[in-house]
Amino acid sequence: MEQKNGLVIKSTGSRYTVLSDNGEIVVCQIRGKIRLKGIKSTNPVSVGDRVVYDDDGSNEGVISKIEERKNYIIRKATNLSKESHIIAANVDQAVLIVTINYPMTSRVFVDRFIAASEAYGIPVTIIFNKTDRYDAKHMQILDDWRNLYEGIGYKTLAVSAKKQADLSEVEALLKNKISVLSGHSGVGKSTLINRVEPELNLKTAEISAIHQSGKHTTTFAEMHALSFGGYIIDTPGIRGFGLIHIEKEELYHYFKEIFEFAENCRFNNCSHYSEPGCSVKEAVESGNIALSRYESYLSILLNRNEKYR
Ligand SMILES: Nc1nc2c(ncn2[C@@H]2O[C@H](COP(=O)(O)OP(=O)(O)OP(=O)(O)O)[C@@H](O)[C@H]2O)c(=O)[nH]1
Ligand SMILES: [Zn+2]
Repeated sequence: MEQKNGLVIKSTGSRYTVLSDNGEIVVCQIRGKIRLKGIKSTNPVSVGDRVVYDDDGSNEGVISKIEERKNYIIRKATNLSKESHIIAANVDQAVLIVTINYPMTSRVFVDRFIAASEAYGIPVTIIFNKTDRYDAKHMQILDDWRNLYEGIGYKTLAVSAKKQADLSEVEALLKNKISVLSGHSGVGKSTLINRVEPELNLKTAEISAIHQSGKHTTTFAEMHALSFGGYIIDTPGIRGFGLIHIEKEELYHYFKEIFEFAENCRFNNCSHYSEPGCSVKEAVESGNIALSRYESYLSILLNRNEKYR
């Protein structure tokens, strides 16, 4: 019996496909209890986990240890599903595909996604797609959005997955990283992946089919290896980070620029909503915090946008 280290690249609920550090693909099971401390979920192991497994030379390995995670995306228990579920672990970056039009991505959706990524401790990049379809007015909005998010400290790209000949900046972004890809339906996620990695074509369709059937949504997850290095995770439940629950008292921590101004607030437990003399509200009035970001903050704080998922 040999102990080996590897990366979980696929999970079907009871079986885990592990890529060992010396390049072997082994299907593994779990025996016994090997949960990480403090995390309760239906699945002890998820894609992105680094694991130790016992290899006795047969076709099947047995996972005996999960390494500490640097972060993980979890779907918290709801009325429908009683237990939490870990969707992905050790994610290097979240890439949000946004379109100014065809379809229009709402700002609250963008800001909610960013806040969720901040809560998970995952860096975000925004890719604006379909620039080939934008008129002058859309281009102006694109400029405004890019300036806003770059100003706060987020990397942005603007591309046309369909018309742009050279998409090497997207490739460079994804190279050697574990990325989750998100965005509204129809913004061009599949188109963009297929452009930088044509090999994935079939698999992307497969995932979509499972996504649509809604059948295996709770258990199936897969990371797609990129030929130039790195992985893409595109699984049901991750596309909009829709179901993340953020404690309302902590929400302002995840709006970076709001958090900065909140430090000067007179009140320790200020919600930055109705308190008089709140330094966040003053920063919004003086234009130091963008109104749209503040509106998103309030919208999430006051539960106005449960529809935006
Ligand atoms: N004009 C234009 N059309 C694009 C571009 N990127 C994608 N499309 C089109 O937009 C439509 C949706 O693209 P998809 O790649 O299927 O979008 P998706 O985000 O994967 O959608 P879901 O699978 O529903 O989540 C398709 O008709 C694409 O051809 C682009 O850069 N420009
Ligand atoms: Zn305040």
